[in-house]
Amino acid sequence: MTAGNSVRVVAAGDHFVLPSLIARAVEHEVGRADVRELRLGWPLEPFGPVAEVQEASDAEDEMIEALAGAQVLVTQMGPVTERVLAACPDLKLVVVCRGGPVNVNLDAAKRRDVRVCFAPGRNAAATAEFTVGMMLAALRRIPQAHDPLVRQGSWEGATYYTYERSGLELEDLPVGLVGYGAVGSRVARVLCAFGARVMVYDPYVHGEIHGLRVTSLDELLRRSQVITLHARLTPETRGLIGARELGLLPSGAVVVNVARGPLLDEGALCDALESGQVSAAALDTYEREPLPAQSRLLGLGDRVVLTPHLGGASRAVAEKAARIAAEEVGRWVRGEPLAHCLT
Ligand SMILES: NC(=O)C1=CN([C@@H]2O[C@H](COP(=O)(O)OP(=O)(O)OC[C@H]3O[C@@H](n4cnc5c(N)ncnc54)[C@H](O)[C@@H]3O)[C@@H](O)[C@H]2O)C=CC1
Ligand SMILES: O=C(O)C(=O)COP(=O)(O)O
Repeated sequence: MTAGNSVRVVAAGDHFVLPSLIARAVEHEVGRADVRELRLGWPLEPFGPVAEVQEASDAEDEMIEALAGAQVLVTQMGPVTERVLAACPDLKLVVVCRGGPVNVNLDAAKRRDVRVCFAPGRNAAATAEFTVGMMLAALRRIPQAHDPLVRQGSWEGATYYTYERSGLELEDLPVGLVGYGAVGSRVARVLCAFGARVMVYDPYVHGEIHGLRVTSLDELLRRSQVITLHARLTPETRGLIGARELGLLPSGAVVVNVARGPLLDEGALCDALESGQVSAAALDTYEREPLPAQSRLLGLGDRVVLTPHLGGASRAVAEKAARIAAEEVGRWVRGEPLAHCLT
């Protein structure tokens, strides 16, 4: 941008990222910023890709109107489609406050020389902590004990927690991590603190990592009493864990998925839960979201702990996202190399 001018920024928060937080972070970072806060007033599928945004939608119209004259857009889910980019020739930088700029048409942005950045890792701590919570919930049957036993004035804990039902502790337990990125590496750190025997499979991570055992997927599956998935969903990882893979686990293993539903063949998981090959599953993400009412998972009683895709949602995430995005805007304003730019 031209030195001396004030940069015009639209801070478009929605769902989870607050426009006021973005605006404050950008003003703090840049100083000479004219920030317009925009609370997007339309519901979008929470983590849906841009393909799910209807062309010529109200959302696009709202974006186009708000972006008039702006050079920078900071957004979480606002659709930055071909039409929006064509209608906003002043726009030079788009920063998406999430793990990937899935709501931006990257090809269209490249053609117009618009830089597109994102905010990796903003929810890694939240997701890692939630994962360990889900693991403990499944291993120790915490949700099952909560309501029926105490809230209803009953004290059947002694009979509920028989030897067979009392569950496993993490200390000394072999736990396999599939994926060792921002979330997986944090989960590993916490599990090590519990004394779990942590193994890792990640084809893009080589050599010894932090003293952890790195294995092939099959070896990890054969040895793990618990597996937890932390790969990104790509064509390569879709269906990574199916019937064959679940069959390699020791009988009665536990499966945790706080990553993406389609990493796991849900039908095969239900079969494995029904047969006892898998004794429990803790899931935050599903093949289809929201989970359909006829999902087999809902018929599996207390063998499953199910949460509605909220592993990455903590209060701190909105602030971290705003800060990471604002730092990127600051680099752009100062003409420095951008940290997480895809165009
Ligand atoms: N439930 C929730 O609310 C949230 C879910 N997530 C999901 O958690 C997962 C992990 O996120 P991050 O750690 O931020 O991603 P990341 O990109 O930092 O790490 C992903 C890791 O997966 C590895 N990987 C790639 N192909 C693989 C394969 N074939 N097998 C095993 N590993 C493979 C990569 O090398 C990388 O180390 C993603 O699926 C993400 O979408 C992230 C945040 C919140
Ligand atoms: O990954 C999730 O599930 C989230 O909570 C947010 O996703 P994102 O990293 O913003 O694409």
